[in-house]
Amino acid sequence: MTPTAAHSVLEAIRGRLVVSCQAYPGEPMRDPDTMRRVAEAVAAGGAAGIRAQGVEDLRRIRAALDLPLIGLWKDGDGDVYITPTLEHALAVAEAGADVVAVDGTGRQRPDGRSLAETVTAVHERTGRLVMADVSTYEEGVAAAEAGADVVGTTLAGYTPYSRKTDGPDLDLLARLAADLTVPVVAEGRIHTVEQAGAAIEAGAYAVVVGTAITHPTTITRWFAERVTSTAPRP
Ligand SMILES: CC(=O)N[C@H](C=O)[C@@H](O)[C@H](O)[C@H](O)COP(=O)(O)O
Repeated sequence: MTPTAAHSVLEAIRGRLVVSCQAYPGEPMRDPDTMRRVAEAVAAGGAAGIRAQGVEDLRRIRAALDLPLIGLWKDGDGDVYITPTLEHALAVAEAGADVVAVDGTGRQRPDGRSLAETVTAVHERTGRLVMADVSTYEEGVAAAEAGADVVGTTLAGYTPYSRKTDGPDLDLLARLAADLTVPVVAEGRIHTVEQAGAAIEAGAYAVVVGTAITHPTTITRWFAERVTSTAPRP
C-alpha cells in the first residue's frame, strides 16, 4: 500500500465505528461465508471498517466489501495468540487486510522476533499498516516506539498482569490517547452505545465493537440471565 492509501484507510475510520466479526472455534457461525455475510450486514448499518480473523474470512470479506479491513489470525494456545508470528502477519496482509493487527504486548513471540522487528518486516514486505493490540499503558508506549501505526486497547484485561474493568478500560484509553502521537483505538468489552460514546469522548480515534454486535450466543446469554434472574420464582 502506498503511504497515501495507508493514510486514507486511517482517515476512513477516524471518529467512526469498526465492527469485529469473529466466531470462535467449534461455534455454528465459525464459517468464512457466514462472517462475510455478517460483515456485509454491519456495513449496511454504518460500520466504517471491519475487523476479522482468519485468512479465509479475510479473503471473503475483502472480496465483498470495499471498507478498511483490520485483519488478524488467532493461532496457537500460547500467551501470544493474536497474529503470533511474522508468517501469520504476512498471510493476513496477503489475504487483503489493510491493517494487520498483532499482539502488541512485550511477551515473547513464538518466532523469537521482537514487536519492532515484526512491524518493520510487515511494513517493508507488504506496505500494510500494523495495529498493536496492547494491555497496558507501558505496552502502548512501547508499541508506538516499535513503529506500530495504530495502538488498540484490545488486550486490556486479557493478560495476567493487566486490570480487567467491567466495561472498556477508559482510563487506559484516555492516557494512551493523550500521550501517543499514533491513533489509539478503543477495543474490548464495549457493550453499549453509551460505552462507545464514552470511548470517543475519552479520546479514541475509532471504536471497535465485536461481541455486542456480532456474537449472538453471548448477547443471548446476557438477556437470558437477566430474564431468568428477574422472573418471579414459581
Ligand atoms: C482479547 C481478544 O482476543 N480479543 C479479540 C480480538 O480480536 C476478539 O475476541 C474480541 O471480540 C475483539 O477484540 C472485540 O472485543 P469485544 O468482543 O469485547 O467487543
